[in-house]
Amino acid sequence: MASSPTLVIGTRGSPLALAQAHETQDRLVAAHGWTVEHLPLSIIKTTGDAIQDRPLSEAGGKGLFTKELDIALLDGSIDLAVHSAKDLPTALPEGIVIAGFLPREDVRDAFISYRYKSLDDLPQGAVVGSASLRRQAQIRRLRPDLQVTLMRGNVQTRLAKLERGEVDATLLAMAGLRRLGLTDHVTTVLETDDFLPAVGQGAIAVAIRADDKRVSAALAPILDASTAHAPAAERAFLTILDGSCRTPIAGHARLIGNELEIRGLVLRPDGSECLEAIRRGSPDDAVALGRDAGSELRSRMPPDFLKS
Ligand SMILES: NCc1[nH]cc(CCC(=O)O)c1CC(=O)O
Repeated sequence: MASSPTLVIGTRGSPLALAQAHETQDRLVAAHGWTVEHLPLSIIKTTGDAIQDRPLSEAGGKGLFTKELDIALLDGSIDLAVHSAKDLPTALPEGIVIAGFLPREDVRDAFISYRYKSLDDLPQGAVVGSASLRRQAQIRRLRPDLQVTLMRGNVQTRLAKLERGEVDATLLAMAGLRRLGLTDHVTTVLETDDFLPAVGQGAIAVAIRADDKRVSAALAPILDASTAHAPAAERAFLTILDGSCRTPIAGHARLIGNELEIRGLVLRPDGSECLEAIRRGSPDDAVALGRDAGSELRSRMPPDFLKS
């Protein structure tokens, strides 16, 4: 095995997952001059892909998109797993680590409607579909008069539901739309000051076996050291807040000059209350800044916070 240049890339089979796996493959080809034959994709169906009828928060949470890929990593049938950082649980199984992140895409959410120009423009009672508790709570906070309904499925499925008029509008991540070449559908981009993204949004995380020096050396040239601090701070923030999928949590870190700023929110599910924490400091303290912001929110959250 050690002498073979072949690295098997594990991915889910959704169009977005495949686009992200191909991006990883292309970057490895460019960095090493390898051919794609040495970087085969292994497409793995996860439990999360199979469940379409209920919120994943009820079915068992984020690990549902990673479990089968984790097993394949640990049994050696794949050498790296490509994930949307947003969908990765904060705690990885023993023996698996995040090698790093690819250069981050646009972190913002997009408002998409074929009839209305923006969230503000939606008439009272209009229906907005989203499966994300974070988006649902922020929409309700901004527009308590709208109807927010559960809408699952991959990016294309959601756009099809919008087209059929099942909902008046939806929100999707700019990053996914860009990677799929679907930005023509975007009606307005929501700035992070108004609508905070999910922890890890726009970042692609590459998971490997913790002891696999061969794969970590191969990945080193394609991983983006300059943007790794932000997802690290965000994930530390989420870890403190337990990161259960039932909690509307948003968190975004960015470099401002030489400083890293993390902004985090927790919301009541009905949007009636929103707590915010902000920390700024050295990017080297990314994890501490994220934890600190998370601890502040955890201590400020009333015990009944997540019940309404
Ligand atoms: N939960 C699904 C998911 N996971 C990652 C992305 C988009 C890409 C990203 O945020 O990095 C999406 C779709 C969406 O939220 O619009």
